[in-house]
Amino acid sequence: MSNYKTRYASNPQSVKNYNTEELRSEFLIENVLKEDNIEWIYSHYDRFMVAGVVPIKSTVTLETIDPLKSTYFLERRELGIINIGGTGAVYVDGKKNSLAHKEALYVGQGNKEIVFESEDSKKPAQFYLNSTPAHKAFPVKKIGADDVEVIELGSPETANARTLRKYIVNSVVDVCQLQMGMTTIKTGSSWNTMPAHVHDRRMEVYFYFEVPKDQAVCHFMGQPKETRHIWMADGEAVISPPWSIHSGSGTSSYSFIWGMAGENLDYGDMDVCKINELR
Ligand SMILES: O=C(O)C(=O)C[C@H](O)C(=O)CO
Ligand SMILES: [Zn+2]
Repeated sequence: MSNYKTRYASNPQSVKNYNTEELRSEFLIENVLKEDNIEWIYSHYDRFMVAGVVPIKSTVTLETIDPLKSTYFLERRELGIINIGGTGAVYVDGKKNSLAHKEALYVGQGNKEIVFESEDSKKPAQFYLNSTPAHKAFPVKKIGADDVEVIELGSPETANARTLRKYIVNSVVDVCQLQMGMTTIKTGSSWNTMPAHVHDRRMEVYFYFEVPKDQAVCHFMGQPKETRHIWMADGEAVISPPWSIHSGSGTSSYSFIWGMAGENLDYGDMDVCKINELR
């Protein structure tokens, strides 16, 4: 059986009093990508699950974990996978789905055996995984470069020029509630998700990657008038409660994968904060 760690939901009034260590232990997920092993973070925010697997020595099979009380992982769940490493494959009940760098796969409820494989162990695949509860079985779908919806956002003048790629959203693939995409900051810009927003209807998880080893991203969270920050390194993720902004500024350019779940499937459902009113 795969390992897991639980993260409970927090009240914003309590979070105001958290010190640096408490903020990090509640919201930061270090070393997301694990070699030959899946170690889930099971969040009580919308029962959202986060993991990353790098198959090197062997293939890795997705197993259920105790809190799901299911006979197999996807009995009542859906799964989104984005490969940020070398070419790999995901076998869904024996059917091979090849995933090149930055290709994604949606796997719906009811699929029993999921196996992850790298094509070349010297350039292994790096599969980032998000999973949410599901109520309906939608078909498996691969999302390649031509399927992704791309939007250019921000500008160099406001240091927030970035490319946002929507992979697993309801205009691209049928889903119950999971949404996933990738945002890349352009060279010279630093800010993601600025102007910041909240969406009390949905929680979100950001997974930062392509952060140079000696650089960092300062991730901003908290209620708009009570913000906090968490310094983050390459390969780390952060849980964003529904009541929190989720924005970041890097000391270099970087990318991140966003994943969301909750009340609706409208990507644009955001309550935007006025920049000069943030505190
Ligand atoms: O840079 C951005 O802006 C984002 O990536 C925003 C996220 O997609 C998001 O927060 C969606 O709610
Ligand atoms: Zn958001």
